[in-house]
Amino acid sequence: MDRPAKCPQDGEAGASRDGASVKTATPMISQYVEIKAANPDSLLFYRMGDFYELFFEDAAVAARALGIMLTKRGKHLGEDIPMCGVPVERANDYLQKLIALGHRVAVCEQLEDPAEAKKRGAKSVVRRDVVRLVTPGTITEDALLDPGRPNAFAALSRLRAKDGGWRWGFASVDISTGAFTVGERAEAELVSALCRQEPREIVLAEELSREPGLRALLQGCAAPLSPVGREALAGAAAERRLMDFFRVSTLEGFGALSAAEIAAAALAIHYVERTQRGERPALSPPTSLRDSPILEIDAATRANLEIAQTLSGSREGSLIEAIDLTVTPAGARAFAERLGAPSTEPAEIGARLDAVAFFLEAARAREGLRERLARAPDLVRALARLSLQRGGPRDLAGLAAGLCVAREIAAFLSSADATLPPPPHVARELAALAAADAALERRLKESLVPEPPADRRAGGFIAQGVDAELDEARGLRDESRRVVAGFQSQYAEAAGVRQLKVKHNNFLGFFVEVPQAQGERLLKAPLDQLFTHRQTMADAMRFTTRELVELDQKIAQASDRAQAREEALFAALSEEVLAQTAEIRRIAQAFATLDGIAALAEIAARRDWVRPTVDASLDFEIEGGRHPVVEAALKANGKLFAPNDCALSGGKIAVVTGPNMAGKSTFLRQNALIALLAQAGSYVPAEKARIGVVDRLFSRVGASDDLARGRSTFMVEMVETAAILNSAGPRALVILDEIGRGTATFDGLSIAWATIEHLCATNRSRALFATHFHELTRLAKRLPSLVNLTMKVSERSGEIVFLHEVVPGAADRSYGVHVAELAGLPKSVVSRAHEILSELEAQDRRAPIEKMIDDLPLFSHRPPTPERKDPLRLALAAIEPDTLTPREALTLLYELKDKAKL
Ligand SMILES: Nc1ncnc2c1ncn2[C@@H]1O[C@H](COP(=O)(O)OP(=O)(O)OP(=O)(O)O)[C@@H](O)[C@H]1O
Repeated sequence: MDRPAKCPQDGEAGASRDGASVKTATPMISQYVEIKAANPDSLLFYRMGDFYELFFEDAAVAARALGIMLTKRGKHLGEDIPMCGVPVERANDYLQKLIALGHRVAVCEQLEDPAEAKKRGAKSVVRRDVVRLVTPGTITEDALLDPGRPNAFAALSRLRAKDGGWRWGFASVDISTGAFTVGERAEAELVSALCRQEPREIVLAEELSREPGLRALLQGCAAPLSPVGREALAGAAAERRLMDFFRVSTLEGFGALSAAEIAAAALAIHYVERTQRGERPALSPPTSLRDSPILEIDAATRANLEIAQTLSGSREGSLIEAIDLTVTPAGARAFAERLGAPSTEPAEIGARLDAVAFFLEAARAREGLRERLARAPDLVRALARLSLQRGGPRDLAGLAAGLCVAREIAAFLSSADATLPPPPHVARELAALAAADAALERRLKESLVPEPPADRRAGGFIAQGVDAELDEARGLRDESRRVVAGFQSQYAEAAGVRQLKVKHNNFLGFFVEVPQAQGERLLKAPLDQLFTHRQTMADAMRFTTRELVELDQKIAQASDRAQAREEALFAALSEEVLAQTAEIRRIAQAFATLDGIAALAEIAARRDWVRPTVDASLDFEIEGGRHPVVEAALKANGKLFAPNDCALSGGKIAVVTGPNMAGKSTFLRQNALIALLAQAGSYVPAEKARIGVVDRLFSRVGASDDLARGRSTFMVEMVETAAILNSAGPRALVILDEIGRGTATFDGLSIAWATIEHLCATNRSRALFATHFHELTRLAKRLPSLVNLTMKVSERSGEIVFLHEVVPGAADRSYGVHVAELAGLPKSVVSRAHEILSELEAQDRRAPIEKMIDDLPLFSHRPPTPERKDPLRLALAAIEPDTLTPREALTLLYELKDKAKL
């Protein structure tokens, strides 16, 4: 790496970059060690001039992670000090790499000019301190953020509930957008609620972080844990911390927050303060997620349905990647959030669908809206940077552009397609846009040059004519520069040296440079009166003059004044913007919501999706359903997707059999995705869809399909199946794909069998169950809610064609050997497999398992008997209705209701 030569500083005289040894613990190293000790869990970026340096173990870690050279610098306690460094102007690139690898970085800056430190003595150290911790969940720089994804951290709290169990509070804070939500869950639901937020980091108490059970649970979120000490968690101080941060005297304005939610929110604020060191980001007040009932989708289901990423971890091939047609990063974030949190309220779902229907019909309005939105910058992220003093002139210009687009969209949509009044979900967003402050927009536009720089230190971003003081300082600076340029010809003539040039560098300021040969003349009288010799180079000599020095000072002063003035004007404009944080955030939210709705209308139009009916029934009737991702992939290869129906109304369980590769998994998942899309308020890939609202969605895949996640064990499969059997109810939709195949045939078959019985008798959920255990199809004869479906196969003269068509009935063969042949297994292996298969089939004909199924007693499975007698049941059993008077009956009813509350 190229490093400019640098004067020693910081009382480190004698220390050199090539590692010459210094005396034990220089003041600088002592300072380093002290700061590092206060930030033991972060890599310390220690500012030295134009570099951030890393020392000791940090240097080794960073050099390895970043692929940069590890050098050494002097000695500490007799040992070489390992060192590496990154240039300040490229620090973001390196930070990005380190954060992506899960590191945390403490950025330690020089808090004074080295000249100041020198005044205290030659050996004194420049004052330094950590100004910020950069962690995966707290970044704000555009360069470090993924524009289309949220970047939040979660904070967890655990409180003892009245019933003796634990209640978990969680808060999710995205500093880059200001979003702040809180929630409370029982332990069983914690991980699914947390994962929904896609946290980049999970903050929790140290002692919790050491609990192996919790660690294992949280692994589902795939985010690093950031433990914090006790001091962050003081109970009574929690409310105070929140009130102080939001500068309010009561939390009532935030709605009813539970103790667990307050504790988690306060921990989140503690972490914000700890990482941002004194800067106060513009966070919105915490909103509780309890108020909006959402379709529960646990972590395994989320992963399985490949909603935000595929099982192998890539975004490509996921549902969101395939259908997200938003045109702004904030819209993409809102879109993902919406798909991550489908509603369970038919009225809300209907209202969301009305909004999509509006933009589907009003094609011109949709097009115009999307065109304008594409010009809107990411307002919340600009706002967040400004609130943390990390913003630049380009953020201000972006805000002006955003306000302008807001008013444009409001005006455009009220004129376009005027025949259709916008439905409430659209109208309320338009009202927010119409309220954009035109005066602020004008002031920002008038104050800034047309294309201002991103970094305010670059200067020159305030337009001419805005501020008289700034104009004057700039005039003086520019005039002086012109005067200096004029000196060149004057000095060339006086010295009689045609090649004389006036140049500038940071060391000499303005100086005169002449070729070495002519330089000698300037050293002698009378020219030495005018020119003062400063430097002799290999082929040139450098001189200054009194006039140049004076002008240099004047220019420097004028530049400083101009810069200070510009900074002040920037601060004033930022303040004006930040005073409207809530309003601007509302506009940003309206952009994102409208972008999301228009994108759903766009995909419905492009892919021919239909409006689903979602009601309070227990129906599930899909006609001509398609898998949105598989269909798109097939289409890209010029192939057609075969649509399929699915009817599960009233708690039906469909057992789907069929050959490998025939489309069973696709069929199962497409129905889960259709339910998810419908409840998110989207049109769906089907010809017709009627869904009784689903409250929990479960999707599990047999163990061996799960290898990509590194969780290959049968145990995982069983743990996940247990979670379904223990918690799914009649409103749930359950997708089980080859459960039981991760073990020996008989064990697997028995487990699959018992699972189906339990689903029928106890859970009564609507369910799809794909299996290779064809024997299970016999259960349909005995369980009325079971239906058999199979994948149609056409077999002509040995040629097998999968039609991907789901039809009633059971498969009689797996065609596994056939698929193996297609996959290129050696011919000898394939023919041997055929031989073995024939033999096994012959044996099975002699002692068929199916027969055993017919022979086993129906429902040897019983719903679990409660261990403790249920008081409500006992009370009910004790009632003799015929002996009761109407009044007694009423009293009894009240008593029963009271009991039910326990
Ligand atoms: N309805 C469909 N129309 C067209 N092609 C389809 C359809 N369903 C599935 N396919 C194609 O068949 C391939 C295999 O589908 P899928 O993985 O669902 O099969 P499967 O029966 O679950 O196989 P296995 O039992 O081996 O897991 C898909 O990748 C897709 O290309």
